[in-house]
Amino acid sequence: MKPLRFCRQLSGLCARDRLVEPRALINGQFKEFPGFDVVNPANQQVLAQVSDTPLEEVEFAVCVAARAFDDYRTVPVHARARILSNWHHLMLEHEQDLARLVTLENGKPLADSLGEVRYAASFFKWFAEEAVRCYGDTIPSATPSNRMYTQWRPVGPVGIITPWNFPLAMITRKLGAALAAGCTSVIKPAAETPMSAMAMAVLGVEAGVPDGVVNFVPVAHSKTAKVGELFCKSPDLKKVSFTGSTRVGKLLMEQSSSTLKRLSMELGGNAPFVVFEDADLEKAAAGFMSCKFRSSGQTCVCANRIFVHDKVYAEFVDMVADLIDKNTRMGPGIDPSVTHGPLIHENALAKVEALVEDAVKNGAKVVRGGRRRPDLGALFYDLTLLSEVTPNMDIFHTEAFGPVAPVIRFSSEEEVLQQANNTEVGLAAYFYTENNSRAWRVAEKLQAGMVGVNTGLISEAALPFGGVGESGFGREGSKYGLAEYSELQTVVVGI
Ligand SMILES: NC(=O)c1ccc[n+]([C@@H]2O[C@H](COP(=O)([O-])OP(=O)(O)OC[C@H]3O[C@@H](n4cnc5c(N)ncnc54)[C@H](O)[C@@H]3O)[C@@H](O)[C@H]2O)c1
Ligand SMILES: O=CCCC(=O)O
Repeated sequence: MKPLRFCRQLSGLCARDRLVEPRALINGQFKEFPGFDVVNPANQQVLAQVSDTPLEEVEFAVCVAARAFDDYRTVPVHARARILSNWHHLMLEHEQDLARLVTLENGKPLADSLGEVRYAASFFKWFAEEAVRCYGDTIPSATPSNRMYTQWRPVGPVGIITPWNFPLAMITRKLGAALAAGCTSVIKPAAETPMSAMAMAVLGVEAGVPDGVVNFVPVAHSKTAKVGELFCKSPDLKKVSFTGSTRVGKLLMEQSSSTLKRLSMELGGNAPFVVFEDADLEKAAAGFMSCKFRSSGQTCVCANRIFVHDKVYAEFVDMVADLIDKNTRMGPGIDPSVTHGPLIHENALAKVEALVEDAVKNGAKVVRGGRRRPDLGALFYDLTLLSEVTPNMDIFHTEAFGPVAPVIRFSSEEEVLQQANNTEVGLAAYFYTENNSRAWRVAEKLQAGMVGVNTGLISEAALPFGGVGESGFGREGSKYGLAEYSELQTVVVGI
């Protein structure tokens, strides 16, 4: 077997080179297999080769997680909390190295990557604290000689599948809850971003995760669907937790029917961002910039359709154009002065390009951007502001997952609510108003799992994260997150 290789960008990346780990982690052992290429989206150079875990080894990892569950389920919650707390501290201790890895393989700017490392680590802290508070109930029984109580039991071994856009945080949001609840796991990170995941694996071993309790199995794109099927159909895994597209979420749900598996589905979004005529426009424009363009538009809670009241439409569009001109700089994320990086791959870029072309063909106006930036690299697309967008355009109905902001006019609250809710995927929604009763009223009427009122940034560990409709089900983080990895057991005692 040829040894796995790294490019120069990775050597010397970390104070301790072993954070750059190309091997799978199964049963506490790092195992090397022939590798697949991980590419830097900023320049298309191969960063490293990472082990492409063979399917029989993925199956083995599932068996290992099932076997480890017998012991791990009995580990006292305080000990589980200590492991999570150690892992949290180790992530913060290595935050600069982790951030560089995220930037190199995902493309997001260093400041955003550092924010992600801290956000990701916060889920371990949160669930270390939640682990020791998973209370049950005592219930009065109708039978005088019976006593009843409930307790939370771990679901069992869990299969975890995560996307590339938050290569650390989408893992920790699931894994933190799973470990706290007493579940073991097998994690398949996205093929675009396995290096960040494997760096976490290294820190997990150091944090004291017992052998076999957390297994990481990176695989190349070509094997991804097979691993998904294996997870869903395995009788040993009692739950699959997935973050990614609605298309793949539906497929996994179908495949899980034979085992009636517990599922958590964090899927696509199509967030409305509404600016009412009574909004504080400066606040709205600033909130919009981070809500829409964070990670070059590649977050599931990014604003996707921007509704602006007729009376403030022109002013708001001008303000945003001005902020794009003055406050943004596109380029390779590893340059600390860069605010916006490339898209993840050519498909993502082609999708954005097609949406812009369709909108322009149907009457939208390009206020800023609207083109590729080959001068910066093959995967760069300008931050793009489109005005006069209407519901007959593809972009109105499609999650762009890229740096394009379609701005739509509206003239009444009733009309905008109808349009904002005109989507199958209700993940996040945002609106700006200075009218207090409107704030309460509109928040209640928006069909979305999460609503931001006068803010464009909502994410934190304490937030119950999740959507409605085809955006999936289940809530991650928050005081509800632990229940997703637990079963409520009732005990009846005859006395
Ligand atoms: N709701 C959330 O919390 C959330 C968070 C991040 C991203 N997302 C969504 O994810 C999408 C963007 O990510 P993407 O395009 O990489 O999603 P994707 O569904 O293509 O990929 C996500 C993960 O699923 C894996 N995968 C792909 N096909 C699979 C299959 N057939 N079986 C099993 N696994 C498979 C990928 O390797 C990756 O690990 C967007 O729709 C975005 O809104 C949602
Ligand atoms: O992209 C999805 C997750 C984004 C977040 O947690 O804020």
